[in-house]
This record gives sequence, C-alpha cells and structure tokens, in this order.
Amino acid sequence: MVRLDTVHYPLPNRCLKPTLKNLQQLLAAATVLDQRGPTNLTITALTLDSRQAGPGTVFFALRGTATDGHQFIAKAVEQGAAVVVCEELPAELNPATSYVQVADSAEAMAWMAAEFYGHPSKKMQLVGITGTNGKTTCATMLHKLFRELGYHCGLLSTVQNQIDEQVIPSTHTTPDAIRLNELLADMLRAGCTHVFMEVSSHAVVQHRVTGLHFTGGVFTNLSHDHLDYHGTFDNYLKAKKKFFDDLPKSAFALSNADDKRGAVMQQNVKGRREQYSLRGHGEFRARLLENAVHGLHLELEGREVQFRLIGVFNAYNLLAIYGTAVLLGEDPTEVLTVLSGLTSAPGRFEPVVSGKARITGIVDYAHTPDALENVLQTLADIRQPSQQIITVVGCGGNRDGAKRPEMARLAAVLSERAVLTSDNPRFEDPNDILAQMQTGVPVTALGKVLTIADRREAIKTAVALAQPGDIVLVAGKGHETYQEIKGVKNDFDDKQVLTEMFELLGK
Ligand SMILES: CC(=O)N[C@H]1[C@@H](OP(=O)(O)OP(=O)(O)OC[C@H]2O[C@@H](n3ccc(=O)[nH]c3=O)[C@H](O)[C@@H]2O)O[C@H](CO)[C@@H](O)[C@@H]1O[C@H](C)C(=O)N[C@@H](C)C(=O)N[C@H](CCC(=O)O)C(=O)O
Ligand SMILES: Nc1ncnc2c1ncn2[C@@H]1O[C@H](COP(=O)(O)OP(=O)(O)OP(=O)(O)O)[C@@H](O)[C@H]1O
Repeated sequence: MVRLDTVHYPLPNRCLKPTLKNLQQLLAAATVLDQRGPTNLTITALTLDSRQAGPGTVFFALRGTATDGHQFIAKAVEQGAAVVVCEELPAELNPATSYVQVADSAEAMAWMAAEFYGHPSKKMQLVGITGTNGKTTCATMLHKLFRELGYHCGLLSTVQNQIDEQVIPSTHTTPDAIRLNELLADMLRAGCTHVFMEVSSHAVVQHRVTGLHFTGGVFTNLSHDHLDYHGTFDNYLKAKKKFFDDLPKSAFALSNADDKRGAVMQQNVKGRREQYSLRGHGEFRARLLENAVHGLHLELEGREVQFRLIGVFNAYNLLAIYGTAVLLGEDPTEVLTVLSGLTSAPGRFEPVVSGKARITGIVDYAHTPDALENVLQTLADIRQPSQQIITVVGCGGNRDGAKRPEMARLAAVLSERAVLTSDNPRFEDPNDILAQMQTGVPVTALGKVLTIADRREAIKTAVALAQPGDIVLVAGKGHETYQEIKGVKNDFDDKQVLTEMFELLGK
C-alpha cells in the first residue's frame, strides 16, 4: 500500500538559457588552482580527446585508467586547442594557448560541461538509476511509461539513448560528462520534460554525473560485479553510495528495502528517503500473488494487477518504476493501468510467444555464468512441472575464456535440453570455443546437449525440440542485432530468428 500524501516534484522552468561560451564564465564553475594566458576567450567546444581538439576548443587532460591524458597535451596544443585544463602544468607553455590547473580534471570537466551546455539537468525532471542489475529495465520502462502518460522524454541507457521515439546509439551505460550534458541539452531543446538515465559505478568514480541536478535517484540492488575496475566490493558500494550522497536535498532517494545494501545506501543522504519492498517495508509495497510464465500478478495500492513482465526480480523493477512515477507526481491508478500493459526492455527477459504451440521464447542478455544461472533459476521457479526448458547459449570469442565450461555446465544442468552455439566468435574459431564449452558438461548430462555452431540452426533445433507449452531460452545476445565474425558485424537478431523459426516450423 502506498501513502497518499506523496510529495509532488513540480516541473521546473524549462526556458533554455543560451549556451555559455566564454572561458571566464566556464572557469567560474570550477575550482582553479593556477591559470596562465588570456581568459576572455570564446569557446566553441569541449573535448577530452586530443584528436578532437582544434581552435576554440578546451582540451581536458584526464588521468585515465590505461593512459594519462597529460601526455596528449602537446598534441592538443599542436592541433590548435585554445585552452588546456590539466592537473599539472606542462614545463613549456605555448604563448598562444591558455592553461588552467585544477585538482581533478574530470571533476572540473563535469562542472564546466554543465555550465557550457547551460545546466540542462536543472530544467527537467532527471532521474538516475543505479545498482548491479535492473538499471536498463527500469530506465527503459520509465521512458515507455512516461511516453504513454503523454510526456516528451529522454532515455540514456546501455542499449540505446532516446529522445521520445528517436533512437541515438549508445556507447556507454553512462556517457562522459561532455556528451552527457550535450545529450541532455538536445533533449531539453526537443521539449523533454523528463529524462531517465542509468548511472554506472564507473560513471560516479569518473565524475561523469558530477554537476548534474537530479530530481531523484533509484537504487535497485548490489551484487559482486566490476571488481576488475573497483578492486574491492567496498569500493564498488562506495561508488554507488556516492551517487545517493550527492543527490540534492530536494531529490528523492528511492531504495530497495529488501536488498542487503538498501539501508546503507540511504545512510546520511541529503535527499528524501523512500523505499520499496515485497516484504512489507517502506512506502511502496507489493505482495506477490503469482509469478508465472505469462507474467506477474501483484497486489499493489490495494489493487490486484497483472503485469506482462516475468520473474520476481521484475516485481522489484516494477515497484521501483511505480515508486519513481508516483514520486514524480503521477496518479498512482493511472500509472498502474499503463504499467500493466508494458513489456520489458529490449533483450531483458523479453518474451516471444509462439502462436500455435504456445511455446514461450525468452531472449535475454545473460552472457556471464551469474546472469545465466539467475535467468535459468527464475525460469525453474515459474514453470509448470510439464514445461521443459530448452536453452540456446554460446560464449564470445577473444574474451574471458574461463567462463566457457561453466556456462555450458549451467545450461546442461538447469535445462532439460541445451544447444551450445556461437555468440560473437570474433577472431576465434567457433569450434574451438564450443570444444572448451563442452568440457564443462557433466558426463551425466551429455545426452541432453547438442552442439551446433550456426546460431540460426541452433535456434531452429531448439524450437524443433520444443513441445507445446515449453520454454525456449535464447541467452547471450539480448538486444544485440549482430553476430561478430572476423571483424564483421553480420545482421543477427535472436528475437527475429526465434519468431521466424516459430512460423517456419508451424509452432
Ligand atoms: C575503464 C573505463 O571506464 N574507461 C573509460 C575512460 O577511459 P580511460 O580512462 O581508460 O582512457 P584512456 O584510454 O586511459 O585515456 C586517458 C585519456 O586520454 C585521452 N586520450 C587518449 C588517446 C589520445 O590519442 N588522446 C587522448 O586525449 C582519452 O580521451 C582519455 O581522456 O574514460 C573514457 C572517456 O570517458 C571512457 O570512454 C572509457 O570507457 C571505456 C571505453 C569502457 O569500456 N568503459 C566501461 C568499462 C564503462 O565505463 N562501463 C560502464 C558500465 C559498466 C556496467 O555497469 O556494465 C559505463 O558506464 O558504460
Ligand atoms: N532487479 C533485478 N535484479 C536481479 N536481476 C535482474 C534485475 N533486473 C534485471 N535482471 C536480470 O539482469 C539482466 C540485466 O538487466 P538490466 O539490463 O536491466 O540490468 P543493468 O543493471 O542495466 O545491467 P547491464 O548494465 O549489464 O545491462 C536481465 O536480463 C535480467 O536477467
């Protein structure tokens, strides 16, 4: 049940200020330690890449993870950069270039980028979603929901960025601060009142979201991930928490009360604390009535609502989405009505149901052992005893080889039948990858497993094996629309191939 006196976050004034292009104005946004050369300059662009530097541009020398951007200062100057922002001034200064020394170039870049683009985030309702899983699903579905509710809105996600229905390819879960502010300014110019974005832990550490004004933040959950980058789980948690800590007082900080880290995330935050739960905690609560292959049935707001999404983790995503929409001032009943009709994010536990045989196809991005186990466990929880699970899965080439036997083991053990196949073999021989996968299949499960290198044939075989009512899981590629072989990205869409096979085989 949800409290009725929910706070409403009023729509800010959306009048777009002209973009600031004078260096002095940009510098006022940062903390400058030292400065050489003129500051009364007209700035036409900002860049963090020396290769993009040119007359009129400010080049930011960032201390990167692989290389130190300071080594590219000379290159940027040679290309005509008007200004260099750096943490260490070069020994030799070019008289035609202005130099600005700051304590942290990435942080200065974020504040200056926000200023350069006229602080678009202050003129819209910006909601950031963080957590190990569920970011794409929540951000994408919030975008769909608010479109259905009649708003112009933006989306920044791993799968794609969007301005209303216009798709802008995405390179990162959260882009760098310059691109991010540029995209937000474009969204504002297109009339967007709401923007939903994923906030990755990398983005927090690298100051990609510093200087943004969030209306709210959402925390989904936290599990072991990205330790290659953060080093320890504690650092990973700190990165997520910093996003919540930096939220302004006016923002809501909506957290999953049932996650082990849900409460920690909210400790000492300035923003208003809100929680969602399936276990009776916080403001936004639901009760799970049914978790079946055809969708979730929840009691929410004292109402029983049927949703099209599958799996308990999606009940959490739905609560996060619902809570966010209500905190943004939307009518709870209207939100539930629209939400109940929405489908998942592309390639995130996306169902493709066959017409005749009512076979449930599931296309999911699971491409790690953890994710595959999670998906197969979810399917095991919701299926009827008569429903078989047939899994199609492969492992990428020229990437972590250690996961190959484990992915095959999980598919073999947690499904009735498994078809091992290719998933972006890149420059490796697909048969070598498959041979490594096969080593993980327990002897007792060998009879359940087929190996077919051609992914189309593998999907066809899985569909042919399926009996009416069965479940065919096609794992690994999700929203991807290509199969990468020897440097060429060939068109391939699991969802489309699955649909074709249902038709071709009359299922
Ligand atoms: C590990 C990581 O996060 N890297 C990001 C980081 O790059 P970096 O620090 O490694 O850059 P670098 O290659 O060491 O170069 C250092 C600096 O020199 C500059 N440079 C470099 C070469 C040159 O000729 N001239 C030049 O000026 C670079 O622009 C950079 O500023 O900063 C760059 C600019 O913002 C990012 O594009 C880059 O993302 C790389 C491509 C990446 O793959 N990042 C992933 C890990 C990532 O960020 N993922 C998260 C999602 C994670 C998840 O939840 O799944 C994301 O938000 O996308
Ligand atoms: N709330 C959740 N809890 C646990 N697992 C989830 C949750 N939401 C989605 N998943 C599972 O994790 C996968 C990734 O989901 P999603 O893309 O929404 O997460 P993400 O945080 O954006 O991760 P990534 O950045 O890797 O895409 C889904 O395909 C699904 O199998």
